[in-house]
Amino acid sequence: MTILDEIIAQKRIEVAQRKEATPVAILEQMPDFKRICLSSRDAVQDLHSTGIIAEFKRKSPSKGIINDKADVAETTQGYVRAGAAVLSVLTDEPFFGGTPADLQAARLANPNTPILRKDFVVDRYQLLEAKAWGADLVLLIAACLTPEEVAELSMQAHDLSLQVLLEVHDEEELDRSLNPNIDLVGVNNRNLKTFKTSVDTSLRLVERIPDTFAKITESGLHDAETMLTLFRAGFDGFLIGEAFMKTADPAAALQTLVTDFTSRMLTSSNLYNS
Ligand SMILES: O=P(O)(O)OC[C@@H](O)[C@@H](O)c1c[nH]c2ccccc12
Repeated sequence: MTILDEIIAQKRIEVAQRKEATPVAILEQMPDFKRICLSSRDAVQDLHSTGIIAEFKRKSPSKGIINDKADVAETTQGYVRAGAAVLSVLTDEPFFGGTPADLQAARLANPNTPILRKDFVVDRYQLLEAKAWGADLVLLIAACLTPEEVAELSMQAHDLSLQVLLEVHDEEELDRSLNPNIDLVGVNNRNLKTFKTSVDTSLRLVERIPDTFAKITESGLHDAETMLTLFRAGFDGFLIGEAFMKTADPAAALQTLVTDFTSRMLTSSNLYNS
């Protein structure tokens, strides 16, 4: 059994328990938190600033504890001040140490920034939760969903005005899972079986992603030079967690990376122009 199988098995139990505790009808009656906080947030639009999707992640199955001290409101506000275009908040507790309360706290602290609910979605119920907790986007992971499930869940997400980030790790997952209700396609550089990360995965797959989707490169990113290479290859956005969270001041780490990335962009565009 791979770690992904283990996470999904646990997730199905968890969702069934939460459905018992809070029936669908109650979630469906929740006020539209997103609309209360702000009107039009469009994650795809917002990516055009720094393109950084900054993640709040306390621990992971591959790294163990990354940061158990950071406060979610303070860290996410710091991320936004430092230039994050979008926030990603883990809500999986057993494997990643995240909670629904983390997402709600991030929402309240950052009314104007798009937020991704980072979890393993296997059921429409989790989309209703994401909406009720104030998320703007949800992640769908091709590795643990059939193409039919991806199609169904992405349509349901759109019905709830949630944008969809589809995560893929290889050509086969990409080709079988794309559908018009997907907004962003993320290439996970981390192999979920071996936990090794390689940006070659992103560089290999980028050409295959149609231009109608925003293209995101995910995981294992920590330096501006690599980001520049990925940007030139066609990526619009970068999903980064550990490189920030493992430091004592995650927002400062993001700021440093943004400064470095921007100056490299300027230097390289001057070189191109001269
Ligand atoms: O911390 P990193 O290596 O910068 O990676 C962030 C993000 O891509 C990673 O947390 C992630 C990508 N896909 C996921 C699916 C579930 C949980 C976590 C993830």
